[in-house]
Amino acid sequence: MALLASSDWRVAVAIAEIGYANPFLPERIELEQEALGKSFTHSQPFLQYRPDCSVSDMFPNAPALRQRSEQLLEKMRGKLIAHEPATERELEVYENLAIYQLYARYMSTTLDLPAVRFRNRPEDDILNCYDAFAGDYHWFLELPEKRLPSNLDRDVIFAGLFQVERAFFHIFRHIVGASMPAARLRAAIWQSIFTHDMRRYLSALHRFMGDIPTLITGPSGTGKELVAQSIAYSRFFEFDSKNRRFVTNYADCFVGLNLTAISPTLIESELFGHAKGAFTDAKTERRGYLDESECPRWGTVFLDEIGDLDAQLQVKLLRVLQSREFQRVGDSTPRKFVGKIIAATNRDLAAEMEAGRFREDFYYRLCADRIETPSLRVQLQESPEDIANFVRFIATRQLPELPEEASRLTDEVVIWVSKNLGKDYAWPGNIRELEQCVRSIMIRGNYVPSGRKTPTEQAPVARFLKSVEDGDFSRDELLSAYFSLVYSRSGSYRAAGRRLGVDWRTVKEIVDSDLAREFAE
Ligand SMILES: Nc1ncnc2c1ncn2[C@@H]1O[C@H](COP(=O)(O)OP(=O)(O)OP(=O)(O)O)[C@@H](O)[C@H]1O
Repeated sequence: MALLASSDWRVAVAIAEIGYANPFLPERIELEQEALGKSFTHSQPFLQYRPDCSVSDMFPNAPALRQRSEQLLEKMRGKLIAHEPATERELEVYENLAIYQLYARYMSTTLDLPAVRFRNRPEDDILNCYDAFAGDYHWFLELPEKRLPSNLDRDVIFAGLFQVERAFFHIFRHIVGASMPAARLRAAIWQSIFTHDMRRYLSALHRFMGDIPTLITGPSGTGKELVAQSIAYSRFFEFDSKNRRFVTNYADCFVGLNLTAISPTLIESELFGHAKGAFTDAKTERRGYLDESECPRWGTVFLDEIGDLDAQLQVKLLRVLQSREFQRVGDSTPRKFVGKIIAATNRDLAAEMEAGRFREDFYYRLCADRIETPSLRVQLQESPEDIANFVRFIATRQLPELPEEASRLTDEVVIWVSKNLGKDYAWPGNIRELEQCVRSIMIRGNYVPSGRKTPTEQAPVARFLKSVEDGDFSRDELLSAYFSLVYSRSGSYRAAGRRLGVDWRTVKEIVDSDLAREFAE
């Protein structure tokens, strides 16, 4: 006899999958639909943060899934306790359902995580939920005379649940965008943290993920540093259940270094440290960012602009990636780097390797886990209305205490951009440029892209075309501007008359000679 009837079993399998699925891919929503059938509420094709929506609008199916998983779990547990026989697959689904249920019970739904959740102080109520959690763990996962397939350790699950919560917060709240490239970026970050197999991650891999560097590539201003922070802040931190603390305060585990902002000699001593007297200014010894005291096991060093790194330093860093060893400048003692490296560049590394500026062996040590950030243009091509989402996100961050002002600013910017830059504007500076645009419109009511002229300074032909597009001309103005344009291109009233199919005297009468001169320049 099976533990569940076939209709319940299908639901249990789907919910068990949800617990381990990548939450940012459309498959996750499909699983929710499969689990809830007719009671499923349609909202978005994939999960995305919408500052204008409530939590319950963004996750409309969460309460029903939690309730359903609880019912199924209790049903299965009752039979297992009564020693009814169960297959390995049934035990696996039961275990996964239990983990889903724990997650649903203990994950914060406020989406305001860092403020309340991660001060990491034993007196914070939030960590005291460990006792309740331990009670639930015992109830669901420590069954008398039954060993569950992956038999995950209680503290690992607790730490894992908090890690999922942190990762979800950092990806969901910070990486905005309703296009498929934005969804794929969120999913790729999730995978970089948890791999594609969450079960294997929780049972074994979480201890080793720091050994694998991550390489983030993409155009400037597309969020490479943001992605690096999301990964670093979402790493697995062990939970010390005796002292009710995580091993670290998560805000202390990220160090970013822009390699183009420091000279090669300084980079070396910043990264590796130096001995006293190693060079003229080395009055005392100094620990580098790779030192264990600066970057412990759960820490991350972010190397921005890795494509610009000097060849000698590439060799030294390659050694760190290969053997985790380094030496301070002026000191031969071998030291160990124990944290994680994330590197980023906006250069085309294939071209850099071809030109001999970037070492192949260094590249291949970096590229196993690679994430590409999409340009704003690519995102807007697929989802033009996303400009409003990005602007709303930026305006809300700019005016956090003033939601109505932020909303007004959003409308103002969206209208301004559509009128003055148009939907084909390429946003060469990507989201960073859009941020400048929002601020500039807030301050000056206007934004001038670098290398571009303001609308009033635009080339006369572009201004003419824009006015046509906006429908700004009266009939006579349009006629005069168009006659002036044709006259400026034809060189004489007679030639313009032939082109326009009117007498040359009519052309002369209608042409605005100042405008014709501007068109001719
Ligand atoms: N997908 C995104 N969602 C929300 N904000 C974003 C996104 N991408 C970038 N930003 C914002 O744009 C700004 C620039 O991002 P960031 O510095 O991470 O870009 P970058 O790719 O590292 O740039 P560079 O190559 O110049 O170092 C930041 O303020 C960041 O918060």
